Amino acid sequence: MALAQAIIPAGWPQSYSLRDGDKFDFIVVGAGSAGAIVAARLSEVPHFRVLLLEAGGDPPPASVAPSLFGTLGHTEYDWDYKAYLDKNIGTVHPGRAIYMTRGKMLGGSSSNNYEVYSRGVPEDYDEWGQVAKGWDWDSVLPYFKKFEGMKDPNITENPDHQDLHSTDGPVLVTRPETNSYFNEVNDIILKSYEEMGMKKILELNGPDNLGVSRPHFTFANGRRSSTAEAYLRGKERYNLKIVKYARVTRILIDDLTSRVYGTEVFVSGKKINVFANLEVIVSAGAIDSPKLLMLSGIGPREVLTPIGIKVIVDLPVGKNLQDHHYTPIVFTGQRSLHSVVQNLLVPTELDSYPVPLQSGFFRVDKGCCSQRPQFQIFNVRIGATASPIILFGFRTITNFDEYFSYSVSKANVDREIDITSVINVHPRSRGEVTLKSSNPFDDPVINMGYFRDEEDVETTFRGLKFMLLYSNTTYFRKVGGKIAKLDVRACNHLKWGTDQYWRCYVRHAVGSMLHPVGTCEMGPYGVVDEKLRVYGVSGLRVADASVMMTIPSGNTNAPTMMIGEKAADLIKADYNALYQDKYFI
Ligand SMILES: Cc1cc2nc3c(=O)[nH]c(=O)nc-3n(C[C@H](O)[C@H](O)[C@H](O)COP(=O)(O)OP(=O)(O)OC[C@H]3O[C@@H](n4cnc5c(N)ncnc54)[C@H](O)[C@@H]3O)c2cc1C
Repeated sequence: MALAQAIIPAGWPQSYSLRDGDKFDFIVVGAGSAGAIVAARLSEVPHFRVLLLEAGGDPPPASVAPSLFGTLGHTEYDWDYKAYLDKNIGTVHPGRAIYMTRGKMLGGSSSNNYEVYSRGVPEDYDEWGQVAKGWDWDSVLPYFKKFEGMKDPNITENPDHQDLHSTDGPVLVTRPETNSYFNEVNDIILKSYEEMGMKKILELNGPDNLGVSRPHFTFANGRRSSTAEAYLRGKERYNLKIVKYARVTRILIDDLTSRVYGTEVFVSGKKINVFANLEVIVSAGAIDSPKLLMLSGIGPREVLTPIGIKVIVDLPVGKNLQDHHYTPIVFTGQRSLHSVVQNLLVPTELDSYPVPLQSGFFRVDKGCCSQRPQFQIFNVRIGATASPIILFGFRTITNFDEYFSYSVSKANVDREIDITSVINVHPRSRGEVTLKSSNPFDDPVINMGYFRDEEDVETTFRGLKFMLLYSNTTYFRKVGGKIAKLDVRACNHLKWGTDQYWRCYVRHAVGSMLHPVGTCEMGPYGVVDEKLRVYGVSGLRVADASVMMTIPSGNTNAPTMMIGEKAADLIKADYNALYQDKYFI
């Protein structure tokens, strides 16, 4: 009943009926994690007329309900991209292709992501601040706090934590109490991690950067707190016009002055032009923002010229693609009817999280000076007999091949399993997004570039070796647990369990956390400056995950929302100065 109440579809903003030649002050492209925030915040200034163009429509009930995100892949709410891995990498994926799901609806990927709330650590942003003034931790923390509505009293009433958080931002963050079986599982697993030397910490966004915990989530009261929910639903403003099913295909740039003056957009299949008096802000995400810039003549000459796009500014658009890739390990636990209960309890958690989830950060290099995590882990416990769901999930959500997927599901036929993802959070390798053609309706070409730098194999291997120690913990030995032998065809010629085997495994059994960033990099050698203005043209900014120089230690939704908040302030500051000066006189 609570769930039914929560997913009532009402309240999404009306779509504005846009006409060819319409004029606004600002046009924001993409209503995702960053774009919805940029548009909503700009419209707080009563004399700004803001247009928000979004290629998708309203989030469906499966997005609003916190637990049904697994059903959104390959639907109309997903851009459903394929991303490719290099030769001899990730061969557990047929065609070396992984599914690069991206949200296509109001809220973008904040409407279909897995809702884990993790901001990364201060050192991540201090690194940014060395390249781009104003992006160090002390400067960005107020923007993290601006969007955050922390509802967990364990955090808000704790003097060591409360200063790092805010209770009154629009994005609601909770860590709901789960059923007693889930609680028991969480305790067992976190205790086992402690035995391995990891510290149990109160939260992933607190003063301690290293340790394990149950994560917080961006949902509350049975509803996902996407940016569509937090900034757009029920918050209509006369000066903010939102157009759904509006796909922007080109940024309009004056040939003589290099000034951006609007966008070309397809609405209901019809191509029109709309104009921006002040600026266009591109917030189409780390895949579609570089695509749109390149289609408009902003990008690497070697990509644009061969496909007949005239180069307006030669910039490294689409390069510097970074992602968190994970290596899954499966531990088989006890064989008991008791663990089947967990699967039966899933329906009682539909307004919360569907599985017990534990997460944490750790280092294997114990240097004197850095507390910056080298690895993040996520672990989910699946009760016995969920094999068909596992088989389906591995095949359809991630595109693991039938051998690998079947070996995971086989491990779960009569035993509970822990699926642990080991993530090297600061990969050195870089991939790229390029274009297949000048046709805006063609998918971009996405090469993830995992393990192009050999050191990433070695680092990931060391993190994996550490996590294998889970199999030596008291609980695990007690239940007769084992590391599952998964079927990675490319490594079957090696002796299972040797270092050589695990290095091979790291290369081939890799998946994406779906955290692409960095393709319109901020910084002097990148695409945008520290105010997110695109070099070489005027009137154009990029504000989304693509501007990150380096990927933060944690998940990328919170950092992207921070970018949205800060971008809006940077823009307001520029035009308020003009307003006081001469522009609006
Ligand atoms: C399945 C999944 C699970 C994830 N899990 C987590 C998690 O648990 N925690 C976490 O922190 N992060 C997670 N992430 C990552 C996180 O959600 C993203 O990093 C973040 O949402 C990116 O925000 P963005 O604003 O850059 O792009 P998006 O939120 O993707 O927004 C881009 C928007 O632009 C629109 N758009 C694109 N092209 C056009 C165009 N030409 N015209 C008009 N509109 C356009 C899109 O439809 C979309 O609405 C996950 C991502 C996915 C996909």
